[in-house]
Amino acid sequence: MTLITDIRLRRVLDSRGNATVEADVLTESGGFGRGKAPSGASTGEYEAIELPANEAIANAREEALPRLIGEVHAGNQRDVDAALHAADGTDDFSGIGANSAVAISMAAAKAGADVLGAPLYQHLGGTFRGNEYPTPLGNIIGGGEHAADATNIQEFLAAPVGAPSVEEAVFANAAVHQEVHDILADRDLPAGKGDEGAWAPSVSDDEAFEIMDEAVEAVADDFGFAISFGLDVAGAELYDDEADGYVYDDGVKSTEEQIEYIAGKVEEYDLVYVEDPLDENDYEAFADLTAQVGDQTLVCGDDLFVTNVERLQAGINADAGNSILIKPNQIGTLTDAVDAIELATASGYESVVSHRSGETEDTTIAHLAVATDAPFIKTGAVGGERTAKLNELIRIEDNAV
Ligand SMILES: C=C(OP(=O)(O)O)C(=O)O
Ligand SMILES: [Mg+2]
Repeated sequence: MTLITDIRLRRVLDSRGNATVEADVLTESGGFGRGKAPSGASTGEYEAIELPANEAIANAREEALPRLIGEVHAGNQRDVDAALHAADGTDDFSGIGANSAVAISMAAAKAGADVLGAPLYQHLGGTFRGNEYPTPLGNIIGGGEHAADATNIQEFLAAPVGAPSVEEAVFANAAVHQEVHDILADRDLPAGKGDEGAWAPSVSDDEAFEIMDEAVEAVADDFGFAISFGLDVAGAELYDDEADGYVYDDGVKSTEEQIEYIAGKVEEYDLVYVEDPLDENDYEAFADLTAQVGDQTLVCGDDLFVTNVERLQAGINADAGNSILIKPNQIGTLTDAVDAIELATASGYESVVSHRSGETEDTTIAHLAVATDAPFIKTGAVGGERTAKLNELIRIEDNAV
């Protein structure tokens, strides 16, 4: 039986050394699941609210646990997540904290899978899910809110679109990461790493484009399959109301100039993926760019959609973007994340399941991506909290979970 008999919550460390929420869910027949909340740095204005870990834990103990323990079956994910919403009582999880909510939601899903003796992706996706594996987007060079004194664009992402397997794709991204290290060393550009393990050199965005291009070509030659690249511009972080435009080190671009700039880079480098190229409030500009380049690249909304079905529906109505980033902690539960994926799929939008810049060893998003047939997963290229998900994908592909 998957009736929840106990939930334990505790404070643990995330990859930035900040406190986050860990949840254990136990069931009547001995099922066990553990989930940990990640945390963003370039958070969207419309995301569900993360509370300080202590506060989130105290509030969830008081409000959520009595509605779950002895009341709800861990195998019924929609019931678990509805109880979390009812306990919270707000529309942005500011009551119990999206960090408590997502940790419990993920822990319950794992406990449900444990009772069934099935891997989590099978429990979430069912036996009739598709047979595709996501292509990992690997963060190779980065700056923005994730590293000081580096590129203005937040993420330059390797995309091994021609890889014959997840395993090959994961190793290709790691090789691109190493290749960029070597190119930087050749150019006498020592670089530390940003929050997600990407190199954070003090170079212009134009130089980062050149280095990425050179690196993916070299590794594609070695591996024998196509590797493209893409971006997370994190446009909302660059946009400044007062400047009335996108503030780069070398000047301010108006919205029209920003659209032209990104469209130009898509053409020049055959980018396969462009996330948040524009501000999170500008559906119209997203629609303009999508009309120009949407047939050749994914124009993905992260801060624009925040994994929220209402914001996604507004985007669909406006033809803004053609894909959505899925971050369970941005909306608070797995049910809400899956609802967003289902709406996206029904509307011809692609889903890209994603980590956060502050992460943990939790591997739920690897299973979610496989369960929902997401074409891409964005979960870094190197670093323990990133390889936790990448190695889990390799195991899933190898039927070893
Ligand atoms: C992963 C990202 O960063 P953060 O978690 O800081 O929002 C992102 O912007 O896509
Ligand atoms: Mg983003």
